[in-house]
Amino acid sequence: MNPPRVVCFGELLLRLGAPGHQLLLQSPSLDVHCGGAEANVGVSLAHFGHAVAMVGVVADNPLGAAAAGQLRLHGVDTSRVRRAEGRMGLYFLTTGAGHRPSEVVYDRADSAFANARADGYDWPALLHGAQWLHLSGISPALGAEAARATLDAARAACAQGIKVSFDGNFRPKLWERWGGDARAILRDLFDCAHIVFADHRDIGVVLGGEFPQADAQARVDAAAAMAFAAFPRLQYLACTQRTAHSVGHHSLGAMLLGRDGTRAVAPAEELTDIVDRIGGGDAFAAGVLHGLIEGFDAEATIRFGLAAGCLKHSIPGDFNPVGVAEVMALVGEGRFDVRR
Ligand SMILES: O=C(O)C(=O)C[C@H](O)[C@H](O)CO
Repeated sequence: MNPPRVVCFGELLLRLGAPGHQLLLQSPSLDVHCGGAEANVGVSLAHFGHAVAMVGVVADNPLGAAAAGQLRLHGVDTSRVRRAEGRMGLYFLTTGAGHRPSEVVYDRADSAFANARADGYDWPALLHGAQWLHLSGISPALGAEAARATLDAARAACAQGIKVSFDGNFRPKLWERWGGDARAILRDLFDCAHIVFADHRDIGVVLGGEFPQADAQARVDAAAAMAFAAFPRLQYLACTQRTAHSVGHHSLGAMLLGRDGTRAVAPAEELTDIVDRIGGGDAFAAGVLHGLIEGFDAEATIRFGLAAGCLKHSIPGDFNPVGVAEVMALVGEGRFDVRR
C-alpha cells in the first residue's frame, strides 16, 4: 500500500441515535453510525482523493472490526488501527427539533482507545511517509494515556517535518472526568501545530485571554494574533462562525487567517432544514486541509472548506462522503463566490 499523505489519530466511535427526531428509547430502535472527529476528517479527505490512514485502537470484537470496516469502505487505510481488549466508545444522540436542542450523551469511559498505553504506539513507523498528521483536542480529553499518546504523536510529527493539523474541539465534560490539565496539554499541542482549527473561545482556553470585541470577526482576529505570537510554528488558524437561529436553521461563515497576514473570509451561508450537523466542523476542517494540500489560494481554500461543511448538514451520520466535484458544484453556484 502507498504511504498515506495524511494520518489521522483518534478514537473511532459508534453513534447510537434515536430515529428521526424521536427521544431516546421512544421507539425500540436506534440508528447506528460510525464517527469520531479525526476519523470524520479522514473519511472526507479520502473522498477528496487523498491517501489517508487512520491510527487508533478499536475493541477486539465484532463491533471494533465492523467500525474499522466502515472506514475501509470509505477508502481509509486501517492497517494502523490496532485491536485491543476493551470496549468501543459510544455516544447516544437525540436530534433536536423546534424548541428542543440536540443532545449527546457519551458512554466512552474505559474504551479500548482511552485505555491504550501511550508507549504502545511506534510513532516514527506509524507516521512513515506522511506529510500531514491530523489530531484533535478530543483524544487528550479521554485520559492520561490518550493525552500522552496525542502529545507523542504531535512531537514525533514535528521531529519528522510532518505538518500537524490540530482541531481544538474543546470538550469540558470529558476533561472533567479525568481531571487533566486541559490548558497545559492543549498548549503543548497547539505548539506543534501548523494549522489549528480554533476560534477565540479555544484560544481563550489555551492562552487565557478574553476577547471583548463586539464584532465576531474582530474577536477571531485578536485571538489569532495572540496565537501566532505564542506559537512560532503556527502558520494558519481557521474557524467557522455559526449563529443558530433555531435548531434547524443556522448561518455558517468561516475565516482563514495566516501568520503572513493572509485573511480570507467566507461570508455566512443560511443553512435551513438541517438534517444532521454532527461532523460539520470536521467536514470544514477536511475541506480547508484539501485546499492547503492542493495549493489553493486562501479564498478558494476557505470557500471550499465552508462548502464542504455546509454540505455535511444535509447528510445523516457523522461522515461527509462527498467528493471534490460535489463541493465544487456548490462553490460554483455562486453563493460561495468571493463577494467584493
Ligand atoms: O463528540 C465526539 O467526541 C466525537 O468524536 C463524535 C463526533 O463524530 C464528533 O463530535 C463530530 O465532530
